[in-house]
Amino acid sequence: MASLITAKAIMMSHHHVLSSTRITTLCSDKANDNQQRKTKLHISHRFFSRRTISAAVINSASPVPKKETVEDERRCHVAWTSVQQEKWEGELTVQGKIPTWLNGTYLRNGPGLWNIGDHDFRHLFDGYSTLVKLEFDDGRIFSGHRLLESDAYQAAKKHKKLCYREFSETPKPSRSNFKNPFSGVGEIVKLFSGESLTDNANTGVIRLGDGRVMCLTETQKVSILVDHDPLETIGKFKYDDGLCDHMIHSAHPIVTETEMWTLIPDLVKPGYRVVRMEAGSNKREVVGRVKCRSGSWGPGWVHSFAVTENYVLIPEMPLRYSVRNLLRAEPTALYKFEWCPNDGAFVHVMSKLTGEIVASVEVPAYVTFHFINAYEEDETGDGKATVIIADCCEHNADTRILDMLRLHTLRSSYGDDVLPDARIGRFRIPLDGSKYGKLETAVEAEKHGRAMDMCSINPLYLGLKYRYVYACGAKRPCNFPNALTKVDIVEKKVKIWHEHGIIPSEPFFVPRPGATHEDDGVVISIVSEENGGSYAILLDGSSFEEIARAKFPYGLPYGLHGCWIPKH
Ligand SMILES: CC(=O)/C=C/C=C(C)/C=C/C1=C(C)CCCC1(C)C
Ligand SMILES: CC(/C=C/C=O)=C\C=C\C=O
Ligand SMILES: [Fe+2]
Repeated sequence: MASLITAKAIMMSHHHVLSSTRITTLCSDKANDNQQRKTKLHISHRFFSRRTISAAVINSASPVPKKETVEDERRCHVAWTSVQQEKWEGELTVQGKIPTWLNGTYLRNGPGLWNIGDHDFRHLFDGYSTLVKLEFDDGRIFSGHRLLESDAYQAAKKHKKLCYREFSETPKPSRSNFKNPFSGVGEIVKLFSGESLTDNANTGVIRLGDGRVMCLTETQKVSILVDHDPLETIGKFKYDDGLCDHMIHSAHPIVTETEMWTLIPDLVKPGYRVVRMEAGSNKREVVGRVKCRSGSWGPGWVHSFAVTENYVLIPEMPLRYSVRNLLRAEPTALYKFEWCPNDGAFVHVMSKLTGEIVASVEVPAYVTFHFINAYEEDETGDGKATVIIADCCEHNADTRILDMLRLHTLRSSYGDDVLPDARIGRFRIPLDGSKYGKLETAVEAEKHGRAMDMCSINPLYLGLKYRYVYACGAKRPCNFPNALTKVDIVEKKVKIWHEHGIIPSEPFFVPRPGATHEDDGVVISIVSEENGGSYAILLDGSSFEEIARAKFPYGLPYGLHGCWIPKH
């Protein structure tokens, strides 16, 4: 028996890609062309649990049925509900007017499938990568989503169980290994060789200077190349440099038209390699190495970092990788990490040119996933940088945010005001050999609802003095950022865009070609709605007012980061 949802409103065809709306059932390997041509979504029982199937009905853009029980009242928001089909493509009906200069594709990555059979994943970051695209073409939007064909996802489909280590999930040992006293050693080897690690590249998607589009996460054994038109997995991106012996890298490389910078933490001799890759190459070169200053066993977690024109900033957070926690089958509240505030918090600054460390300062304890931007400032006016300013989405040195992203918490606390406070944390790092740096609040956090994450800036201001931050903020009460914000960090003013019951993903800024103002452009976000629907929203980068929206014929879950692929 299969549940059916009618995909409404999407009958128009994409002139060069589609002859009709294309829908493919998740894991329905027998789905034939005939089935694909029907504008209906078949939900297969072979892979999805019954719970998911009932959620599928909620996922359609129909009103939520009458609430009867407490559990119903706390109905799972579509933001935390797995996608119901492996792929879909079609044209969206646009309300409002898309600027004629906006031609290209916004591609968003994120975990969108959180169960295999009857097994529900634990954490937001565990889900299988799901790409969503919005192709802007002369005022029209052609859209779609698709599960990324990583080895981890393909193995899960085939064996109907978890086969690789995800962020918080570890595959169960096989029966034969259960009683084997040496199996623990085998597991350690498989972990450190990367064999058991996931390649589920569910975090970021970047467009390299040479045009290749790559999905990635924090495990670096492999990243995955994708095409956006049609949306599909092309194959593996393998680095050609031997640096993959190290299990992990930052999930957010910094990419320009000519190069890519990233950090590779060293779990054995705590420190970080700073590496650079030329556009067109698969070979990263080590520019320099920095040793951790704290006495802890593991390096600080680096989800992201920052660059200025001449320097790379390497954060050393007190939230550190823990080899002990890495080896545990069941995660702690801090997952693979541990909190070591007594060992100090640091920021290191490396010259891009020489790889030398030009500053290494102790700073107040901090917790951040995302750096916003950094720049050099000449405070004496003699033409030489004296200080580096670096901004990040800072969670008030409170590690609870990591466990708040547990799916059960996100699903069950909807409507409760339980989101821990966050702010724009501004580091001041003197370049005169001082021992200490400062960390202050850039803009009063109350102005953006004490939530701050999933940020973007005008990419033309990367590493330069800048003024505007776009990010997710909050209209309290909430258990997750539920508003889009534009923060003017110079005037310390905040604009908020919010509608009741929404969970928007990262507001992504696209500059208008030829613009002379930093905020001249549009902001794109994909919004999951309380009634189970979802839509793409376009805000004016300057006024922060809505200029257009386009509804999807079904609900999309929350997603993480995106990139812009211009049309040539
Ligand atoms: C989605 C996101 O923001 C972060 C994802 C992080 C992942 C998938 C991390 C995975 C890891 C393992 C599978 C084992 C080694 C440690 C660690 C990098 C945390
Ligand atoms: C979604 C998120 C934090 C939200 C907190 O308010 C962090 C995501 C990190 C990974 O990319
Ligand atoms: Fe991230």
